This record gives sequence, C-alpha cells and structure tokens, in this order.
Amino acid sequence: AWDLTSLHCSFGTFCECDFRPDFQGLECDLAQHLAGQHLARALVVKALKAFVQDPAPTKPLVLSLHGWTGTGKSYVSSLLAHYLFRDGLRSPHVHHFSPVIHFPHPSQMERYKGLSGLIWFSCQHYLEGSGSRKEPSPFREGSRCQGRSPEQKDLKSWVQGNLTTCGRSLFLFDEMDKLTPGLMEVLRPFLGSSWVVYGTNYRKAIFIFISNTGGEQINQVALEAWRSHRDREEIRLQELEPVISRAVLDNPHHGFWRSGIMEEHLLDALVPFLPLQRHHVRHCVLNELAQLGLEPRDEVVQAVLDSTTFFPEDEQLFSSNGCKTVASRIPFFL
Ligand SMILES: Nc1ncnc2c1ncn2[C@@H]1O[C@H](COP(=O)(O)OP(=O)(O)OP(=O)(O)O)[C@@H](O)[C@H]1O
Repeated sequence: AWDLTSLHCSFGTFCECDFRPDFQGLECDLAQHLAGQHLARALVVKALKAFVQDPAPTKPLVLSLHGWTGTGKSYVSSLLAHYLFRDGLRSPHVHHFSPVIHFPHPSQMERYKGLSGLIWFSCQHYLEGSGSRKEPSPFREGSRCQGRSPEQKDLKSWVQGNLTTCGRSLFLFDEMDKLTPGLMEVLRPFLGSSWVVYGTNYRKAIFIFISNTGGEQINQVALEAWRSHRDREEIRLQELEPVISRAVLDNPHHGFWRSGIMEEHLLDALVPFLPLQRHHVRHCVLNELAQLGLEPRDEVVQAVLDSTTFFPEDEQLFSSNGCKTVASRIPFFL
C-alpha cells in the first residue's frame, strides 16, 4: 500500500516525518528524573538544541554515550526518542541495533556490512530478544518495529533506506563494545558531511552509540574527585573526554576500533555517565515508586538500598550496577 507520508518524505529535504521535538518536556523530565548526571544532561540538551534549531546542519548529530552499567545511558536515549518523535520509541523512524541480536555471528561480518549477500533484520527476533531486558527498560515499550515489516537488508542499505524514507531518523546502536570490529566502517560515510543520498537530507539524522567503554576510567576520575573532597558537579567534561577517547581507541572490542570514526572526529560529543552514589539510587527508587503509583515509603527505599552493593570495597561509594536492578527488586520489599 502507498504510504503517502513516506512518499512525500522521500522527495522533500524539508520533511520532518513524525519529528516533533519538545525540548521543554525533555529538559523537565531530565531535571526531575535523571539522577547524578550533570554532564550528560547538559551536553545532550545543548547538542540536540543546537542541531535541531539549525535549519541546514552540515553533518548528522553523532553522540557517543559512555559509562558504567545502569547509570542511565539507555534511559536518556529512550527519553530522547520520546521527546523528539511523536510516537517516541514506536516511531518508524527510531531504529535500534543491538549486536547480540542483529549481528550475532562474527564470521558473517562481511554480510552484515553489506559487502556480500543479505541478512535478515527481523523485528520479531528483536522483540523476542528484548524479553531478557529488565523492566522498565526503555526498550520494552512495545514494538518499535510496528508499521515496518521485517527487512532483508545489510547495515549499509538498511541505514540508507531508512534515511531515504525519513532524513530525520534516529539510530541507536547499543552495546558498541560487543561489536566485531569492522562493521562500523560502513557507517563512517553517513556520519560526516560528504555523503550524498539522492533526494534526502541525511544530515538531519541523529546517531547515538552506547557502550560501557571508558566506564572504569570515568569511575576513577569520580573516585579521585570524591577523595579530594571536590564536588561531583565540579567534574568537567575536559577531564573525562581524553580518558574516554583513549579507552575507545585502545579497545579492540569497541565498534569504533580502527573504523576511522574517532580519528576523523565524526563524533560531535562523547557523553560521560558518572557512577551512581547511594543518594542517586534513592532517587531511582523514588522515581520507580512514583511510576508504579505508590507512595514513597521509607522502609521500601531503605530495603532497596540495603540490598544494593557498592564499590570500592573501602569507601563503598558507587552502586555496582547503578540503578539497573532497582525496578526488579522493589516488588520484593512492597
Ligand atoms: N541516572 C539515572 N537516573 C535515573 N534513573 C536511572 C539512572 N540510571 C539508570 N536509571 C534507571 O535504571 C534503568 C536501567 O538503566 P539504563 O538501562 O539506562 O542503564 P545503562 O547505563 O544503559 O546500562 P548498561 O550499560 O548496562 O546498558 C533505567 O531504565 C532507569 O529506570
């Protein structure tokens, strides 16, 4: 059947598809619910605003999110999708890739890259795979494949096809540190300013890459700041950027390894997520209780905190898995 919106989009560089940015809502939600991430919050909002308000960006927006597990990387990505697209994560223009689901076999890398043959990108497979994620994982909000039939495509033509349908597409690449090296090379041309896709303003796309790479180094900077009695909010991006870059460049399991993406400065921002402390975990518990429509009960908050493990051993400062398991542990204490 003809999809008139897609048809219209494919001819119009002005096309915004279901892109309906609501920055006020985003900023409000982040301020209220995102715990302990002053750098990520400021950086993401600033980069997005500048990008979206530019009527003719010279390149797509490319953000790389880094940090320890459970610190809010996927959570922030899901909020971005929610406040940028009318249908949020269900929008047909929001695309999520996870290596273990979409690129599981290193031996088939050439096929994934699109250099030979075709592979199945199965939405159904994605949805079944998402079952392992813990509620309220942002990626479980129903089918983001809705309205799209499973495609038989390689990564390059998949991205290109989606950009042709809608220049204002959002691509989320999860677990970048579990990718077999080489695959991301095919994305490199899309991230700069020279790629030409006929009839499409691909420069309006947003790419978000997520990984734990650099997490240990970020934690170390946060720990040293704490030991020297510096406020966490005094930690600056300039301290973290070089250590994250180094960690990525040194990690052969990271998708950017030898891809040229870092070397050619195609990333617009490295976004650090700091390790979460006890009061941040408390914040997460309160968020979760509110979401469940429950009163903030002290004994529940305390029980969740008591069941959280912290590191390093001496200081017991940072939550071992951030807020990742907060939602799944709350029911035990109700
Ligand atoms: N900084 C935070 N503020 C508020 N809630 C948070 C924060 N970090 C995590 N959470 C909560 O914990 C859940 C899991 O976090 P999330 O999936 O975003 O972690 P992650 O950093 O992507 O972890 P991983 O690296 O393991 O994928 C979120 O859905 C959210 O409910």
